[in-house]
Amino acid sequence: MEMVPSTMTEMWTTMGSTIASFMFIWAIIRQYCPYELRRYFEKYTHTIMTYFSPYIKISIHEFTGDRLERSEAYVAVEAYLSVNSSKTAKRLKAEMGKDSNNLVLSMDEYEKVTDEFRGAKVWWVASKVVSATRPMAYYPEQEKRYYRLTFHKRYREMITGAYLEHVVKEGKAIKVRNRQRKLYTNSPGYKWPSYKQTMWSHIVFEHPATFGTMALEPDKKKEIIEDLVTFSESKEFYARIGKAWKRGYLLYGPPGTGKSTMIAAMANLLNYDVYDLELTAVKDNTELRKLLIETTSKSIIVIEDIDCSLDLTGQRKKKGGKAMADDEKERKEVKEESSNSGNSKVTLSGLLNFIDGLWSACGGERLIVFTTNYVEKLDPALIRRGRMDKHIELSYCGFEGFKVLAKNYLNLETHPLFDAIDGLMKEVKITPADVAENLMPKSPLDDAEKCLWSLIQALEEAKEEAEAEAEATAAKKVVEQSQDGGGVCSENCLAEKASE
Ligand SMILES: Nc1ncnc2c1ncn2[C@@H]1O[C@H](COP(=O)(O)OP(=O)(O)OP(=O)(O)O)[C@@H](O)[C@H]1O
Ligand SMILES: [Mg+2]
Repeated sequence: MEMVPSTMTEMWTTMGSTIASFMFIWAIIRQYCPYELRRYFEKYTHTIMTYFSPYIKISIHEFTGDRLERSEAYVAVEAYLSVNSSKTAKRLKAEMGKDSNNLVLSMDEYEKVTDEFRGAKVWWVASKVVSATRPMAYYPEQEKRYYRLTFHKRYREMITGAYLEHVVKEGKAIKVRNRQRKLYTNSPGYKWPSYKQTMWSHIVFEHPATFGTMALEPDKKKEIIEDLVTFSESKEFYARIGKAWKRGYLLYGPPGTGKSTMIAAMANLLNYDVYDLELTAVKDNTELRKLLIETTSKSIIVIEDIDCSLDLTGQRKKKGGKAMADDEKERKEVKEESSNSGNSKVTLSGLLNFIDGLWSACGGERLIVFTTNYVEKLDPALIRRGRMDKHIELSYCGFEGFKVLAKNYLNLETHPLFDAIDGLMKEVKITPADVAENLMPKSPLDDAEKCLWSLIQALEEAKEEAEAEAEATAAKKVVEQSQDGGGVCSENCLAEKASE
């Protein structure tokens, strides 16, 4: 019976001394062994430990191979964890986002957070290795950052499949939400230096317009929003039907009806960048193609006042039957013409290729928007469905539109003067831009009622003008009729007929 405790004691002593010896050897190795030997030892200890551990680890490194760009997977995980870890992690670091004005939070080094997915628990650790070798003595130590994901091996399939897919998808969506959007332009006569990679220059896009602030019939507004959202969520659909993921919008209507405002609202709704393409600044079709290739996904490519941009219809007619003239001939023609004048030599066929030819080859999620005041001037080929899939007419302001503007500008939902405005709006045409201008307080003392009276006055003036114009037109008609009939009418007789 005495044997047991003594055997136990011996066993513990032996184990204790083995561990102590192991620690001692390890300390000596750490102290005196060359780095290579140490790494070798560590590697094998690690292999043995991994063999017995039921956990699987996946590392996602910031830089892979010789690439100078951060790995896409690392960036997505970083974004995913920036949202998920900020709720649970105790040590966070705050950095100024590269593309934003805000501080971006992320897990601090060696911090560990837990995540759950379909009942499985996983652990993320932000870590780094410091490279032992330095290219030069005075170079700072190179740190290689990575995230390590740990999970139980029974979830292997789910974590390596669905979970990682979810992390990357979520992370990319967070990045898109947080990024600062840009407004790109191709400036006229801009000579980009050879070292500069892009033909577009950009500024931060910060237009405040939204569909909420747009004066538009509610049904029309709803239809446009649904169309845009459906487009942005239809990646799989476009892939399935074998169509490039793009959609064309033609916005037409008189000046001041909100075409440009709607483009900003579209960009804000979908979180897209805007490429404002100034066609008159594009040298030729080749340059147009280059510009297109440089646009990124999740963007709106805009050509404003397409009817004024180029004499597209004229150029097409000039070509006549040989509209499909080979490229070489076209380029020759263009060269000759460009030496005669400084104008853009983009042709209609170049623009059509821009819309659907090459376009299909450059990835997805792009909208192309044309605006015009004169839709009837455009060549039907340019705006046929398939190129410009949705034609949206923006017109004069209706009472519903006015109510939106009254809410935006004056914070009014109802007022006794609204009825008078409703009545006048049924009789005269006024653009949302004019309504907005009248509703804008002109001095700090202007109250809502004064602004509404200003609008009523403008509507009444417009009504009088319209009546005077109608009278003048009627009088002109009478003169024409009487001239056609051969009779000569006195001034009094004309006035009588016009009043009839
Ligand atoms: N539908 C609208 N809703 C809200 N504001 C509008 C609307 N239409 C015009 N506005 C106001 O009028 C101003 C001019 O509108 P916008 O530039 O969008 O007109 P446009 O149709 O593009 O005109 P143009 O044909 O001359 O380019 C905008 O700054 C905006 O404040
Ligand atoms: Mg405009």
